[in-house]
Amino acid sequence: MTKDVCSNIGLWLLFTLLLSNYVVDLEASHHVYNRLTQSSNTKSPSVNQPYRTGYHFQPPKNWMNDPNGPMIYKGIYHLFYQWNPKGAVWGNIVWAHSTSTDLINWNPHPPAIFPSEPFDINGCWSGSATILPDGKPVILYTGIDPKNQQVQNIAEPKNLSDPYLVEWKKSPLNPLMAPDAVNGINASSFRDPTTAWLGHDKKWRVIIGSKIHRRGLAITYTSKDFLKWEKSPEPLHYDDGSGMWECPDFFPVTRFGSKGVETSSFGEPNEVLKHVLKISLDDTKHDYYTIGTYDRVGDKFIPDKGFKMDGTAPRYDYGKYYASKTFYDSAKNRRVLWGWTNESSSVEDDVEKGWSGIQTIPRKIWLGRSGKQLIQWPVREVERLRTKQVNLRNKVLNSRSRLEVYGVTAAQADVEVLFKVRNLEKADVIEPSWTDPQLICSKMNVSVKSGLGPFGLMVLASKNLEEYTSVYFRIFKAHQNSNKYVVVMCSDQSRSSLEEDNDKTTYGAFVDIDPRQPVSLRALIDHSVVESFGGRGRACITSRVYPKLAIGKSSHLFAFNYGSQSVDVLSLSAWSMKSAQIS
Ligand SMILES: OC[C@H]1O[C@@](CO)(OC[C@@]2(O[C@H]3O[C@H](CO)[C@@H](O)[C@H](O)[C@H]3O)O[C@H](CO)[C@@H](O)[C@@H]2O)[C@@H](O)[C@@H]1O
Repeated sequence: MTKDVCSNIGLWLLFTLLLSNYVVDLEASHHVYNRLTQSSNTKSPSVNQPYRTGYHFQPPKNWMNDPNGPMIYKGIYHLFYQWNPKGAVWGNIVWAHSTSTDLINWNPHPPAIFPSEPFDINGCWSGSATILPDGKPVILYTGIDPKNQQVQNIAEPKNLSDPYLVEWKKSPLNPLMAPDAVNGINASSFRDPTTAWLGHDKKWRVIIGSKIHRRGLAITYTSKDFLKWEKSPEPLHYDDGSGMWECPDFFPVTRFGSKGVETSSFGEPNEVLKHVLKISLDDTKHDYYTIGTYDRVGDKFIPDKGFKMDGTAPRYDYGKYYASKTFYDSAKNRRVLWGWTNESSSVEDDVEKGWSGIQTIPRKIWLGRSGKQLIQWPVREVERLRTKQVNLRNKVLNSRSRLEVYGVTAAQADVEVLFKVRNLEKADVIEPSWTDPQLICSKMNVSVKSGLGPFGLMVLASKNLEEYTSVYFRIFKAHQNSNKYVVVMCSDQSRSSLEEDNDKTTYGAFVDIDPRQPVSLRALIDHSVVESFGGRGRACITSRVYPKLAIGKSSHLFAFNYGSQSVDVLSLSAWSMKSAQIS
């Protein structure tokens, strides 16, 4: 925490005292929630649930979407999330709540925030937590009022000595920010406040996602006391044409190194900071980020050259991944990213299985050495679930060959592999028009042989390969006679299940690596989710699959090479993964 932040503690103690005199006691409202859940006709998950995850976070039942207000308080990690207490489809949204000491094993608590007052009676939508300078957490969230207008509210813990922060109370001053005729805010597109940060003038800032016509924007509000908020005349940033910006996130990263930076920090002396703006584009349902500079005086975000905050910006994840949110983990001095992955199955199947939505494994996130891209890696704590390990070293994968990895629970595994590509001169030249990696991957599916590739992993595969999900690379020359290469990573779900109804879209990403060096791939496999990390976290692809045959013990794992040239597996380590304690 910076000196600037610390100097405000006195002010905050005073403010906290004032605020605590003005809170709505919600104890009485818990019965409303109980009634809501008891009247539900939700189908409880049956024992036969092959697609429930073993170590990815998911609630015991029902619909889940965005991660909300992740934070650490008194050594306990908190995850709130958008949850429907009444069923496996979106609706009746409350803030469900779980806590953890390691970001992997979770204990559930009653929903922390649920509709109870006019300012949120039609829904408690996404928002973020801010740790105030005195250490007290507060939550800003979007409430849906009786006119279905989106407004911003504050909630604070009822008992600060409870590290689990089980009960929350809402301010009677709510809503703190609301659309009106003067501010001209679009009342149906004004949601998802970020973690707030302290500015150069000791005022708090927060941004809220919005749109006006086709202009997507991040509206800035400022406040001296966190209660009275004033809309800034100009947004932090905007883009004409990208549509609604949902779930914005705005945070500093250090230019060199992987340590995290607290959201209000101005950096250490001589430390260079950059800022990241992330938006979740409602139109495409993908999360995009831009690296740039934060002009603190003008309250403007200026993207670095080559970046534009729209659907052309880089993505956190090139598969299914949305409404993500980071928090600064003061215990481990890192920034941690949470993201929601929805189902690829039909709504009928979701209702049948009684649940929908998972959270990906939390990822440490930092700025890469180039300064041009973010790197993500599953938090180290997930490695504590690794049990039986299988290692392969220096194996040659000849053209059109496969290598089965025996001895691990292939349906619930963590795999890390290092490939070394031979004969780079045999790479095909990429077509100049091939600028969309997803298109390259779907046009050239896993059965299409090219100069170099496809090579990678086949996961959640049935014995005779009636079903498999392939995660693989192809390497192209950037131009004829060039020694520059383009590496494409694909996740092909087209053969993942004999079931016809699932969305089996193939995903693709460019990986900014030099293939003269070993090419790395890590896959977190967990029954119906495959989280893949190429080039040590330079490209991430998450997919959802629902095999009919390749389930449980009938699931297999292979390394493969279907390209025209041999590829070496320098090393492959695979671990069976224990289940996490989640519900
Ligand atoms: O739960 C509300 C929060 O979720 C967000 C971002 O995910 O907005 C979602 C949104 O609804 C659409 O997305 C749902 C899943 O996220 C989907 O199932 C639903 O059918 C969609 O309409 O919520 C509102 C109301 O529907 C819509 O405007 C959004 O796109 C986030 O922005 C909300 O705070």
